[in-house]
Amino acid sequence: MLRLQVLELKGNIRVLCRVRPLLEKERTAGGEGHMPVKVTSEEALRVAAMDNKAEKDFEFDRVLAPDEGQDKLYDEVSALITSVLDGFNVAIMAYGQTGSGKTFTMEGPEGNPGVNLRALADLFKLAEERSAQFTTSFTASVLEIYNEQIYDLLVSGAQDGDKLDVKQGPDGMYVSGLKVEDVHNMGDVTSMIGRGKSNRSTFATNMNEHSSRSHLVLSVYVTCVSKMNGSTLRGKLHLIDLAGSERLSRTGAQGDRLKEAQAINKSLSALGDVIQALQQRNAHIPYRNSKLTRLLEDSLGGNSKCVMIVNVSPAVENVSETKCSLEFASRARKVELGRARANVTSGDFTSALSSSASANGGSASVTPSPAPSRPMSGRGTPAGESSMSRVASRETMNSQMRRSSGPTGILR
Ligand SMILES: Nc1ncnc2c1ncn2[C@@H]1O[C@H](COP(=O)(O)OP(=O)(O)OP(=O)(O)O)[C@@H](O)[C@H]1O
Repeated sequence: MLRLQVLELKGNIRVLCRVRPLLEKERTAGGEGHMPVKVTSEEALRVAAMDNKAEKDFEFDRVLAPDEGQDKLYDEVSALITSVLDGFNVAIMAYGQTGSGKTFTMEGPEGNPGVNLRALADLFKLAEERSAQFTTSFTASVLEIYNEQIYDLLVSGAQDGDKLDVKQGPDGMYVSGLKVEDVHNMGDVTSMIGRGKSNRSTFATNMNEHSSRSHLVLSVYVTCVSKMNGSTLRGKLHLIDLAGSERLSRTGAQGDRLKEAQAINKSLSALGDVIQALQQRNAHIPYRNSKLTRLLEDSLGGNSKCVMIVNVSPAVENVSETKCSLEFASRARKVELGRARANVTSGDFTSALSSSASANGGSASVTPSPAPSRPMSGRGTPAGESSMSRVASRETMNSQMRRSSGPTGILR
């Protein structure tokens, strides 16, 4: 019984903020000295007073300054990502206005990969490391949500987005009819992502505009079967590059463009509504209000772990959108998801996870110890916990997240 409790994680939406560098064109317009966004510590940033609005400080689980690279960002999410190998559902989503650095963060330019490729490489490596204990298999899919319709990017040619819908199955939410492919190594992954990109560009007349108006979801499904007792752990990882979060009034859209912008807004505002309902612990969480939130139902609710990376531009002209993004992300940070639980479909739960622990170098222990047992806590008030210990556990969580690089935060 004690062991089971230790293996549970209390989940919050962990929110990271990444401030991108000024672009060349922005530099000539204002220069570094005029940057209204300043990173003030590893967990805080300040947006300068502008347009009659006072300066404002924001705090997140981690704030990444413009000169912090892809490796630093990945360090912050790697422990959660690799916990899919222990049967958890994990979602990592990049939020922010167009041009704030979402695609840079998730996909990354050639030669400087972002979260997506680093995550897959990490998962393959760890699966190999624990191959004596587990048989691990990976499948993946790539989809796009555009105008509230789902497009399978692994299928070439014209598509009827109406055919794909999100359904609830025995293993959680899934998209019926979506192509899911086996992936065995990074070669498979890069070729799959390449096909996805090329299919995406065939139905986009203007790729830049299209990418900022659609949500791109790379999903990885992991099945780990224990060689010891046959227990099966199923984890799911959604890596999401969200559509640009800018407000409609700013886009100046009309006609079809306005309809499109409203559809984008619908899923982002539905995401906001879900976050608000979760934060207020409402009995009803409106997941069904958009394709995006429906798909994320089992990654945003209990039993799951979620990281939101809010990307912001430091440029003067973006300051009001920057504030909106930071306010949205601050609300997300208050959400408690409840305890994350592993998806174990058969066999003995504890021994499956124990063997996973020993596969992580044998140092992990399922003996309860206060800090590692609550790595995701800090904002909730579990019965009997003082505010001092809450602060302590948040700090523990943050430093642990930075240090930890393998599955799983809980078992290290
Ligand atoms: N951390 C970073 N370091 C260096 N350059 C960056 C960083 N983040 C973003 N950029 C650059 O800023 C520009 C905009 O970034 P990006 O295309 O990732 O934005 P986006 O939010 O994905 O926009 P869209 O919604 O249009 O897809 C790109 O030229 C990108 O290379």
